[in-house]
Amino acid sequence: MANLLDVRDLHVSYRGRKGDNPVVKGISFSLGQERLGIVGESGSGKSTIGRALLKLLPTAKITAERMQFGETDLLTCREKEMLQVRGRRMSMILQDPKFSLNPVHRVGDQVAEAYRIHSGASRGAAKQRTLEMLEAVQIRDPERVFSLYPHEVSGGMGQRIMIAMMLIPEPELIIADEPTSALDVTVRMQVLKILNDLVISKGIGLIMISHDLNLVRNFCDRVLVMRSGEFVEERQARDLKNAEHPYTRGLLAAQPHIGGDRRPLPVLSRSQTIKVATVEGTP
Ligand SMILES: Nc1ncnc2c1ncn2[C@@H]1O[C@H](COP(=O)(O)OP(=O)(O)OP(=O)(O)O)[C@@H](O)[C@H]1O
Repeated sequence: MANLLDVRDLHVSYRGRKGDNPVVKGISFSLGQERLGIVGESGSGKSTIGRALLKLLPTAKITAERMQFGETDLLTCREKEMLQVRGRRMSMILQDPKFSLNPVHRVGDQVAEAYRIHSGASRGAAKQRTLEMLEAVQIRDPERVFSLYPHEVSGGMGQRIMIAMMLIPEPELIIADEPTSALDVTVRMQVLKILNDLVISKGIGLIMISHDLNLVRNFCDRVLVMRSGEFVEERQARDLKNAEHPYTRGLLAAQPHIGGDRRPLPVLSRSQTIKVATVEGTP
């Protein structure tokens, strides 16, 4: 499988008043045209990896032995070249569209503008392409939705509009950071299907960042388990049940099972030992 992304020994630290705070501590991974899941507890550094790849961390210190994206060396490339990479070749879909859509512009104009900037297309051509993209993300009445403002669309529709905006320049790599956690189950399935179709039909690479182990193991080909800034385990998703690291095993044990015994769910402590919580499993 062709390597789209190759990251070696990536370190990221945020600068604070008391010195640097390391949050990503020497991680390495590569990605081809596949679905890679990065899973781990809140604060383990998952989103920081995505932002570091896009060089969207102005206050952080980023070092690595290698950060190669296709022909582009992300470590040395200048901001002018990064503008070409961001949005056009590498897109990031965030959890909440409210933070990404500008409230004072119609949603269709925002998607069309994203296309125009990267392609240089005329306004008419950009509108046409936007309508096609809105339809591709399963928006039934694209003409009507084109003219809506962000506050007039539901969360699920907003997320699909965001996805259309990120996909319209046909990126080679998509980083989806908790793309479905704010969505109800039906819309979540639709969004996952759209992303899945893209990997299969367009051959893109997808990094799915999540703390939902069940989602990641069912959706992705390969899973990296992250804890306190480090990868503690890498597995094919179908092989996750054979995980060896105590933290991964703890995560697996903490998943509720529908139809399983009513039993207290284990919770993970910081010291990686598994304690028993008072929460009951799903009957
Ligand atoms: N801009 C920032 N300045 C300083 N510290 C930050 C900044 N952004 C994140 N951090 C810290 O870096 C650590 C990793 O954050 P990050 O958002 O990457 O974690 P995460 O695994 O994605 O968590 P979540 O699942 O909650 O989004 C956290 O301790 C967080 O507080």
